[in-house]
Amino acid sequence: MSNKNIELESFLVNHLQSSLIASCQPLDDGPMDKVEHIVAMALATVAGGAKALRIEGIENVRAVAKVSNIPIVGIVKRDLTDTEVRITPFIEDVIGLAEAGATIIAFDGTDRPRPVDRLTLLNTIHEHGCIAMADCADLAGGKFLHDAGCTFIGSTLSGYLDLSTTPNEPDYQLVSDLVSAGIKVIAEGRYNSPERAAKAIELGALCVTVGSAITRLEHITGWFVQSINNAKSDI
Ligand SMILES: CC(=O)N[C@H](C=O)[C@@H](O)[C@H](O)[C@H](O)COP(=O)(O)O
Repeated sequence: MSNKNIELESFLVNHLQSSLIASCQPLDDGPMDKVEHIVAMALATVAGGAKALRIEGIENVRAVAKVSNIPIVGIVKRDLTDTEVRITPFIEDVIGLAEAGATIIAFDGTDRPRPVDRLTLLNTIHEHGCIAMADCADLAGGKFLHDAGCTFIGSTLSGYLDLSTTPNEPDYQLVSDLVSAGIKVIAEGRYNSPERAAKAIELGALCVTVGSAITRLEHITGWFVQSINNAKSDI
């Protein structure tokens, strides 16, 4: 990493200590999936105290970066036919995100078959003046990328490699194991309540990313509807 990157890294580690990152990713093709709504959600979550934003898509990153100086964790999601890797799979995704104003670039940190290997993506992120976050699913992936110089390791993909077995709770054990390995952890994935987010911090996570519980109206509404229906069937 260049000296400038090292300075940025130390700013971010300090800035994100015990903080909330708001992920503003509406459901694909839903009524909220418009640049102007994403910008509005971003500004609203910053007003509520979020210290960084997780934004998907180059145009969305550009639009949010235009209206706010808050650090952006940029990703590109792609549904490819020849790999299960979805998050920032290509070098041009990294370059596009960096040019659009992302400060941190997150990429899939699993060892699944992929078009571009993890270390090439990591180096490209650094070469473009950004800080890296690896979205991991297990301790081995997190350790591998931490040892390779990736600043932040997220628990993002735990529970999502096989969608038929995604648990309801976050993977607290993974957060704990990564913390014990001396890694700067961004807890992410199913932190659907303030209590869950607090638990991640108590376990030693640097910060917590929350998406659905803040910015996906369809999910939040569905949770209430489910709970009401359960109450009705209990009577
Ligand atoms: C697995 C995957 O692709 N996760 C994505 C990563 O960007 C998003 O769909 C999640 O919303 C985000 O990780 C935040 O998690 P939650 O919405 O549970 O707070």
